[in-house]
Amino acid sequence: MTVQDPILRPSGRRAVLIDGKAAAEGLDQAARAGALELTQTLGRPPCLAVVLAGEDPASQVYVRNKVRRTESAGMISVEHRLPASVSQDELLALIGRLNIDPVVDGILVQLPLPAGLDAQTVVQAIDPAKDVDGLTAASAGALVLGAPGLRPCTPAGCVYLARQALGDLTGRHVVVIGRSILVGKPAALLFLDADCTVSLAHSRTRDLPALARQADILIAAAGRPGMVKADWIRPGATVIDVGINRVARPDGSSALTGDADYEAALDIADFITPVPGGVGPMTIAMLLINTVRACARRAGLAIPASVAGTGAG
Ligand SMILES: Nc1nc2c(c(=O)[nH]1)N[C@@H](CN(C=O)c1ccc(C(=O)N[C@@H](CCC(=O)O)C(=O)O)cc1)CN2
Repeated sequence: MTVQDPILRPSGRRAVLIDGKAAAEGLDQAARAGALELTQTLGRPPCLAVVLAGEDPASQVYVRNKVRRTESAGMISVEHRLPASVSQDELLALIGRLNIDPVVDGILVQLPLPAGLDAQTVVQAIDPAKDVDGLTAASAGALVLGAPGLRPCTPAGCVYLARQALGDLTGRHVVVIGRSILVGKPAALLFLDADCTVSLAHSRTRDLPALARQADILIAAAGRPGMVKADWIRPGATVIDVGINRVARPDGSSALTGDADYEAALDIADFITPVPGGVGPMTIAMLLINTVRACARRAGLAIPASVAGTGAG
């Protein structure tokens, strides 16, 4: 169970924190069991190649965590660090080599890429069978069609956490705020796949607060700290906060904050994901699950039972 103890409010109503860190640990264990099964069958562990171009500090932390968690799940992680000055052709050549390397099951290019590199072109060069980020046109097409495929990690994590809190999602009204390729668009499709009624909203949506107030499940993924105010949230709603914004404190230090006004939301929502410790850790957990899935599919094997029910497509 990864829904934390309830916080009691003066009103007596309770906001419950959805513990993404605990959920991610559970998924890491599922990936570990799946990786072990595949290692025994194939005689080699699943392998993830991670490509990092440039020196963006946050990306370096994420990549380090991806490598660490991949290895502690019993898989091989191959890291390719390139200077910010790498050319698009060099990057495409590396992806070409990884595409044909028989022991590489998953390829991930850490985003954002340094200025001058076109992320779309680079990501679309990845073999869809190895697209553990679920970002190629083939993966997006499979998601639209409801066909089997590798699903984007952060949105898959959002659906997983919503199910943890609410169980069956059928018929729930989900309002997704944000239309990025990484989160908003695929999240809308994944919730649709879970039989939800979905509204995909963005900065140009007319009367966004009124639409947000209709949500049973509100996905805040606009990348704007504190954008979702208390009066955007329907009492009893579930708020899944995808924002990871580093904001400066008056004393010169910095803090991570989400897209929702968290303190105010605690008094209104029934369930909420904290930042940090909510959706963020799920991104890497779903990456591990996708790597196990990609390895099994490439080998023509059944998806290991431990990861089959994780809702990642
Ligand atoms: N190729 C990709 N690039 C990026 C993705 C992605 O899914 N694929 N997502 C983000 C970054 N990201 C993974 O790459 C990521 C973001 C946040 C976390 C996380 O665990 N966050 C923690 C807080 C961490 C901190 O202190 O900074 C949390 O929210 O608790 C993991 C992975 C953009 N790029």
